[in-house]
This record gives sequence, structure tokens and C-alpha cells, in this order.
Amino acid sequence: MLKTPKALTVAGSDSGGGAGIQADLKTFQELGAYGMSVITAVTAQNTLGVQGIHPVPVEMILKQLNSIEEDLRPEALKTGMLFSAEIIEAVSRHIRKYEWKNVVVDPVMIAKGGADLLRRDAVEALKKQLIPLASILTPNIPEAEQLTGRSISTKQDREDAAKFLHDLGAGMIVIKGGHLSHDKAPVDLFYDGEQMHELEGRRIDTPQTHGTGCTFAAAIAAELALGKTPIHAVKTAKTFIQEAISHPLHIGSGHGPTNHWAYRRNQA
Ligand SMILES: Nc1ncnc2c1ncn2[C@@H]1O[C@H](COP(=O)(O)OP(=O)(O)OP(=O)(O)O)[C@@H](O)[C@H]1O
Ligand SMILES: Cc1ncc(CO)c(N)n1
Repeated sequence: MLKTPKALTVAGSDSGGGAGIQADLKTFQELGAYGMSVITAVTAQNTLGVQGIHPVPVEMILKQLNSIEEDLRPEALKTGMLFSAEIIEAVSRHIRKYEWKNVVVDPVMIAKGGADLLRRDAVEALKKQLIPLASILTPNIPEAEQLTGRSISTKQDREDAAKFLHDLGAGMIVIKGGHLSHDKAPVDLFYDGEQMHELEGRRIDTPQTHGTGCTFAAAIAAELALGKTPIHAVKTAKTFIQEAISHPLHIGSGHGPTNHWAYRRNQA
């Protein structure tokens, strides 16, 4: 009997459904992985912004992780919004203890509307505890700047940042190009620990980009769960997010969600 690949997201809930746990589960489903979740925080959120954040007690996060470990060990996982140093420490300890593999770390810090999804004092825990466990780390440019303490404007800056993050212990790094200036194509830089690869893309001029980073990292995790190679996984994730942004759903009046159906529909 063929084994069903299981992918786990350890992240915050977005009541609006476009980012966080909800985006991750939709992405897993579309790419053919069985989706599971460990919720680290509940956010009250819509396309206009974040109206509230309620972190889940660490004890309950550990219970969710243990329930998964005892019965449903994932082939791959992704982490998203982790909110505090104590949550990062608990999640990292669990991943280390049970030697979970194929760990995609999306170092979520700030929502599109400016809300803090990670406490400022938790950045050190992220660098010391979780990044060394990452098979693939997926910062956007502002997150890479925070993690490296350097400003990033040129291609050389991005390559140097990727090497710096590799030295912190991340196996492979994708520095996402969504935040490059609007007249530039959103090229993502993928460093596999030896070589730099550029993931070309076409910029789609739309405000409907809520949850792009979550969806991209979840697509990588789904592909790794399916047994695909890292380079295949990041390339599929890039196509997946490009399709999802290209076919907006026109939901809400702010930064609307992307369209998780678009990739599979276009493959059919
Ligand atoms: N306007 C766009 N057109 C095409 N691709 C885009 C656009 N914006 C982002 N992307 C792509 O989406 C993916 C996520 O990148 P981005 O830099 O937006 O992540 P992020 O800032 O972490 O997202 P989030 O807002 O969810 O935190 C990358 O592959 C990036 O190249
Ligand atoms: C819960 C959650 N995670 C991540 C993001 C980043 O897009 C968000 N807006 N909300």
C-alpha cells in the first residue's frame, strides 16, 4: 500500500483564511499532502489588518506536537508565526528531540499591515534555536535584514545574506524577492549551501498578496513531504505562488488572499 505523505504546519491561525494555518492547509491539500496543524497563536485578522493576537499557552502547543509525534509523524513540516521566544524554544526542542526532518522555517515577523507577529525580543531565539534546525529557511528581504543585521539592496547583498544565514546553521536558504522594488521582477534567490540559483518570476501588479510567504513555504514543505528534491520543491513553490497571485479571488477590501486552486486547475 502506498504511504500517504503527511505535512505539518506549526503556525498562527488567520481568521480571514488567507495566511497562516489556513493558507498552509489549503496549499498542502492542493499539492497532494495530508495536512496537519499545531496552532501557536490565534489571530483576529482580515484583509485590512490584524485586530487581535492571542498566543496559545506553551503547554498546549507541546500537547499538540506530542499528539502528532505519537501517531502521525510528519514527512515534512513548516513553521510560520511563532510569536515569542518561549514558543520558539519549545518548538525547537521538540523538533530536535524527535529528529523531525524536512523542516521549512518561514521566519514570520511582521504582517503586511505592520502588526508584529513575532516579539522583537524573540529574534535571538529564532537565530540560536530554530534556524540551525532549518532544512530550508525562507526569509523575505526585511526578515533577512533583521536576521543578518545588514541592509540588503543589491544582488551581492542577497548572496552575502544567504551565506550568513547558512553559517547560522540553515541548510538551504531562499531569500524571497516579493519586497524588491515594484519595477523589478520578484526573483527569489535560492542558496543550496554550495550554489546560488535564481528563481525567475513575473511581477503581478496587485494588492491581493495576503499570505504569499506562508503559501510559498507551505508549498515547499508539501513537495518535500512528497519526496521531491529541494530544488524541485522550491521551483514548484515558485510556480504555485505565481499562479495563486495571478488569479486573484477579489475577497475583502484590503490585501486580499491569493488563489490556492489556480495551480492545480492550470495543471489539469
Ligand atoms: N507581486 C508579486 N508578483 C509575483 N510574485 C510575487 C509578488 N509578490 C510576492 N511574490 C512572490 O511570492 C513569494 C513570497 O514572497 P514575499 O516576499 O511576498 O513573502 P512575504 O513577504 O514573506 O509574504 P507575507 O506577506 O505572507 O509575509 C515569493 O516567491 C515572491 O517572489
Ligand atoms: C497568522 C499569520 N501568519 C503569517 C502571516 C504573514 O503573512 C499572517 N498575516 N498571519
